[in-house]
Amino acid sequence: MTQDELKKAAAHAALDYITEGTIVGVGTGSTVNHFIDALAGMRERIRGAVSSSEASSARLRAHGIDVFDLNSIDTLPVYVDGADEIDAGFAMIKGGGGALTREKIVAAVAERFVCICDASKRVDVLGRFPLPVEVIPMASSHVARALRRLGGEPRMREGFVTDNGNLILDVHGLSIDTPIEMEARINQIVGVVTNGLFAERGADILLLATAGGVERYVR
Ligand SMILES: O=C[C@H](O)[C@H](O)[C@H](O)COP(=O)(O)O
Repeated sequence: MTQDELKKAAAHAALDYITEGTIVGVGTGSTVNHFIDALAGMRERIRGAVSSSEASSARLRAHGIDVFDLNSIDTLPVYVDGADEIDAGFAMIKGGGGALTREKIVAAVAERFVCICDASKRVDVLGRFPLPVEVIPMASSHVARALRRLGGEPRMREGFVTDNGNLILDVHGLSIDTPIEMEARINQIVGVVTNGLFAERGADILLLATAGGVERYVR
């Protein structure tokens, strides 16, 4: 199976976690695109979605799925999203597509985070994938210096602006043994909006697509 076929298999498995009549939290990325396409098949049976990016909102609307403002809802039973890396404790690196901040906000509201991945995303230690950090533009040099002091090598994502009008520093060379502590330390740097470590609020369910089928893990 190709990596894209594995992503599609994980995405389809996530439909089992959608309750009819509810609003569904939807992430961002190529795996989630498969999920949105699959969700379209049950659009008459859900109320709609809240989305973590302009790209996902556009794809949802193109399928005729209503996209709600997050501020207009009180509860969100499930959030479905991919990851760039996920470890054994269900901590993740996210933000390869630059949507990390809105993803973290929607995930914070959701009761359950269902992570959909192909097996290549499963790692023992987070950090081989460069850690995305969203920064306020005027603070980018200051934040880069602070990230170097933490042992990383930040590189500006050239020509990229987030949906929030900010920049992304991709931090190479971090070996993240203690994800919760690292997430908090980076978020304390003035000028950081948030970073792509989802450790304090990790996934609750992992749907990991392998050549042998989709494996389901519950935290
Ligand atoms: O900003 C992007 C998100 O965090 C994605 O969930 C992550 O990058 C994984 O993307 P993909 O499903 O394309 O591998």
